This record gives sequence, structure tokens and C-alpha cells, in this order.
Amino acid sequence: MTDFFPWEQHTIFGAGLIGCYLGGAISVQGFQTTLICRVTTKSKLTLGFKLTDYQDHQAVLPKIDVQDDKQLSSPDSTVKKARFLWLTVKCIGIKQAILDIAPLVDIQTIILCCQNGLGSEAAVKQAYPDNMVLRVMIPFNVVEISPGHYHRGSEGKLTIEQTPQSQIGISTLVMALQSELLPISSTTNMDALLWAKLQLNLGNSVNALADIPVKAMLEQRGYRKVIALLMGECLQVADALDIKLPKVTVISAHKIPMVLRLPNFIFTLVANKMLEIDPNVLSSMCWDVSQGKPTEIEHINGAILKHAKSLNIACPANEKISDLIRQLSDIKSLTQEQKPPISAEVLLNWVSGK
Ligand SMILES: NC(=O)C1=CN([C@@H]2O[C@H](COP(=O)(O)OP(=O)(O)OC[C@H]3O[C@@H](n4cnc5c(N)ncnc54)[C@H](OP(=O)(O)O)[C@@H]3O)[C@@H](O)[C@H]2O)C=CC1
Ligand SMILES: CC(C)(CO)C(=O)C(=O)O
Repeated sequence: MTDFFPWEQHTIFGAGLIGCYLGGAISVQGFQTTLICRVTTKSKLTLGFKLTDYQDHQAVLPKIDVQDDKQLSSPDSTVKKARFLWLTVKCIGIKQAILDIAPLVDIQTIILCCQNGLGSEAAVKQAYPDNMVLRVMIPFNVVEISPGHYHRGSEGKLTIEQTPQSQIGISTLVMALQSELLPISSTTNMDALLWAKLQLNLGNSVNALADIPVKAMLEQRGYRKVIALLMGECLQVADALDIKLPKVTVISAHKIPMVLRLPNFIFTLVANKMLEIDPNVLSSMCWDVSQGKPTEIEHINGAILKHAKSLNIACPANEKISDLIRQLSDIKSLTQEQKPPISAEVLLNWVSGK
């Protein structure tokens, strides 16, 4: 059993949307917090920043300890070892992050992997076999409304994995970090919870191709039908693996595709909670595509395809949408019709193979 206490050093590695929101929410509670960011974002963050959420909670952080990746790797770095190392880079940044976090890690460091999708923690565990490595599920969306203003635009509790070794410490951590800006809980069944989140993240690729806010996307039945196709395949794979998906929205996992297929006027009535999202929310993949960055498609839709292959289950919709997202990395080679924004009708025809 490991004893650890919430007031020990929290370090957030990868100060982007989730990292800044999480780090800000921890720091504002009075816990020692350091953000590790890129050189290019340091000046913005050292001026302090602001957190808000969709329920009008807010906090202003006049000062927070920010170090950039160059300071971290410098031989005379004075950066403290982390007790809680929150890894908030994208899945595709994990390989490099594993090397770069070395100066922050000692035997006591607990590494908390906050990635969407499946499997990012495996490489971290392999690189740090003597450390406690726990997974974290982040259900809510964060956007940067203006430089240094991070906004949580949707509901849900950040959930930390509990293992037999971590139980007491994680329960104490959860109680201590709990706040209006950061609702938080823990689970002993992270595998199933991450599959349930994976199901929801199937909307990310559609959102990136639609190139409109999530709320506006969900208001169009054609996009919803595409998401329903992707989710149907995901559920088939999860069922074959005998994973029982916990309910992470008001609608249970197996009913979501059916609800998504409903005509607009019934959908608006049945799924009004689902539409309670800020109108400015964009999925993380939509940000990546609009900024020309690589996406997490291989860890989201790709994770389903990997399992499907080993189970011999066909997932044509996920295959098709993964191809469309991959093609965006060579945007110059695409026709106008293949570039976002892609209309709901066109996308539905492509994905359903019509
Ligand atoms: N955004 C959201 O609303 C949600 C995101 N998630 C998940 O959370 C994870 C983080 O997402 P998000 O916050 O959006 O990602 P961001 O890209 O906004 O943040 C990651 C940050 O880490 C930086 N970074 C990456 N590698 C390094 C490194 N080696 N050294 C220093 N800095 C580094 C990135 O810089 P650079 O860009 O220059 O590489 C970037 O600033 C993802 O897995 C995502 O799917 C989950 C739920 C919601
Ligand atoms: C919050 C959610 C589900 C969609 O916005 C997400 O995980 C993301 O943007 O990556």
C-alpha cells in the first residue's frame, strides 16, 4: 500500500487545453502546482489565466509556476520531482513525453495518464515499471475562448483509476481536489469506463470533418446517423469482448445509436440533456485538424479496428472515416468535396458506402 497526500507536488506535463484547465483548477485549491508547457506558450501562461465553466463558475489565477520544456531539459534545471504527474499531452505526444518527463520522475511519482482513446498508458508503464501509473478519464470539453481563458463547456466528472494499491490515497485525492470547477471521482473499472468514453469520442472524427461546433453537428440528423453507425460497430466489438459499458450520459450506451437516429424534432425532446453543451464546444480532433496537427484517430477509431480485426468483426464505417481523417494530413491532394466542412449528406453517403 502506498501512502500519498494531495498536498504533495502536482505537475502537469503538457499545458494545453486539458492541462491548463486541470492545472488551474488544482492550483486554485491551494495545492503546489507546476505546469510544463512549450516555450511558445510560456509567456501567455506566466501572465496568469482564467477558468470558467458552463455553469458560470470561475476562477482567476494571477500566478502559477510555469516551466517550459527547454528549462526542464537543461542540465541546471531546478524543477521539482512530481508526486502527481498529470500527463496531458495527446496520445501522439506520449512517445516523446515519456523521454521528456524523466527529470520529473522519482520512485514516488504517480503518473496519471489523461488521454482519450485506448492504450496510451501501456508505453508509460513499460518505461516506468517501478512507478504507479493510473489512467484518468476526462468526460468534459475544454476550449480556449481567448488567450489564457480556459472554459469547460460540458458536464461530467474527471475519473481516476483505483487499484488495490492506490485505493486510500486516490479516495483522499478525489475528496481534496473536488471543486465546482473540477468535479472528480474514481473507479475500479477503468477498462469499461474508457470504452464508454471511446464510444462518445466517435463523434470527434465526424466533428472534425463537419468542421462545426458539436452542438450544431448534433442538431443535424445526417451527422448523427454517421455517429450512430460508428457507435454500432464499437458496441459490437465491446460486446464480443464482454465489456459492459457503464452509463456516462443520461442515455445508456446501447441506446445512444438508436436515439441519434431519431428525426430532429423527437431527438431534441428525447436528448435535450445531450444538447446541453455550450454552442462553442469543438471536439479536440476538430482543433487538431483545423490547426493542421496530427490527430488521435489511431487511438480512437483505430483502437476499435484493432480489436475488431482480432475478433474478425467488420467495421466498415470506422474504416472509412479513419481513411478520411488520415487523408487530411495531405490536404493539398484532396478535392474541394473531400475537405472539411463536409456536409452531413455527403459524409453519410461516403461512410455508409452509398
Ligand atoms: N480538449 C478537450 O476538450 C478534451 C481532450 N481530451 C483528451 O485529453 C488529451 C489532451 O488533449 P488537449 O488538452 O486537447 O491537447 P492539447 O494539444 O491542447 O494539449 C497538449 C499540450 O501538450 C504540449 N506538449 C506535447 N508534447 C509535449 C512535450 N514533449 N513537452 C512539452 N509540451 C508538450 C502540446 O504542445 P504542441 O501542440 O506544441 O505539441 C500542447 O500544448 C488528449 O488525449 C485528448 O483527446 C479529453 C477530453 C476532452
Ligand atoms: C469532450 C469530448 C467528448 C468531445 O468534445 C472529447 O473527449 C473531446 O473533445 O476529445
